[in-house]
Amino acid sequence: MGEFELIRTYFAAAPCAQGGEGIALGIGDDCALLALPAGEQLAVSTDTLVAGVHFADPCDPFLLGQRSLAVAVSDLAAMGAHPLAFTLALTTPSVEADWLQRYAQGLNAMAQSCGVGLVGGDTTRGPLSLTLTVFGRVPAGQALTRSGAQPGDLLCVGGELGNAAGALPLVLGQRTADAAIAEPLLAHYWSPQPQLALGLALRGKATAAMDISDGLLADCGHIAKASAVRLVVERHRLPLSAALLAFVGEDQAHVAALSGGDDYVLAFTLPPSELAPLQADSWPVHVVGRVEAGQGVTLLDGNGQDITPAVRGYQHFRQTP
Ligand SMILES: Nc1ncnc2c1ncn2[C@@H]1O[C@H](COP(=O)(O)OP(=O)(O)OP(=O)(O)O)[C@@H](O)[C@H]1O
Ligand SMILES: Cc1ncc(C[n+]2csc(CCOP(=O)(O)O)c2C)c(N)n1
Ligand SMILES: [Mg+2]
Repeated sequence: MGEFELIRTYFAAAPCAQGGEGIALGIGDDCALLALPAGEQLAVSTDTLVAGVHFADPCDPFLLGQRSLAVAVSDLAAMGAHPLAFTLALTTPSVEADWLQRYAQGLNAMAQSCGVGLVGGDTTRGPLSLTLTVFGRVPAGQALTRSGAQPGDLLCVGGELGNAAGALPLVLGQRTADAAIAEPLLAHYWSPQPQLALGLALRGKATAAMDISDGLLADCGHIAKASAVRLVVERHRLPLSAALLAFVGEDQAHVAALSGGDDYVLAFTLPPSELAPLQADSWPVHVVGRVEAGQGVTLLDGNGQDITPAVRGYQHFRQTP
């Protein structure tokens, strides 16, 4: 099977490639065309996933299809954008019909659940990697950026932290666990759920937001820098799952939640008056700290002692001392 038959069979024919809101022209021409309502801005983000770096290889291609789109769409959630479309650049060493079929099915499942259409991409031969670019729309001036956090705001997250990082030894086949522990952890690694509805609910309320991909401390550092404030994280407030605690114990659960990454949960800052209404409407909002004047990120233990670690999160090309 050649390049064009592959594209036609597995991607152009997929249910998620049959158009949708805002898609004026999809797969098949030199560009796709997206239509935006008047007064809306286009939100654009791209993510590359490399075999052995971002996901275990070999792995279940259906799960990879889900995960590759979820991590990309998570950036739209973080901006409070409404999802529209995505492109897929696939580099693969060979054409394996079954692999491609199941990858496309996983991609399609996540596309349907997020409401995005596949509008184009690129297909090349080489070591397995996937680059997904996502497009969303947001009313002009209403996107949630990293730069508006104010001293006095609460620092919040949209769900449990550390589950995906805790799953890594299971993913890599280094450890095993009972299904009651393994299943919820693996679900967070393979099928993160972009917090799109929460992102929309935070528009006009959160002063800054982002999604946690590298780890809470590292990613809070980006908000702190962009907003020129200090973020204080209180370790005893971290939302940790029973499965994570049972699998790795409290100390390692803290490490996973603070600097493991792969959470794809929103982190955001909120004026205190906005908290109760959001919680009353059952939005998953967990206060994990606060915003102060100053700079950087500080981690406090339950006694208020500064226990900020040197390593804050995942970084490609990190220099080892
Ligand atoms: N090679 C590049 N050229 C131009 N801009 C880049 C490049 N790499 C990253 N960026 C930009 O730098 C900023 C930070 O990138 P980063 O990848 O950390 O953000 P992110 O997408 O939220 O994180 P993650 O990739 O972990 O989801 C983003 O605005 C991103 O678009
Ligand atoms: C097999 C395997 N080993 C390690 C990890 C951990 N990991 C890799 S990249 C990354 C940060 C996000 O990437 P980026 O910043 O490029 O978006 C994290 C937490 C993984 N997911 N799979
Ligand atoms: Mg992000």
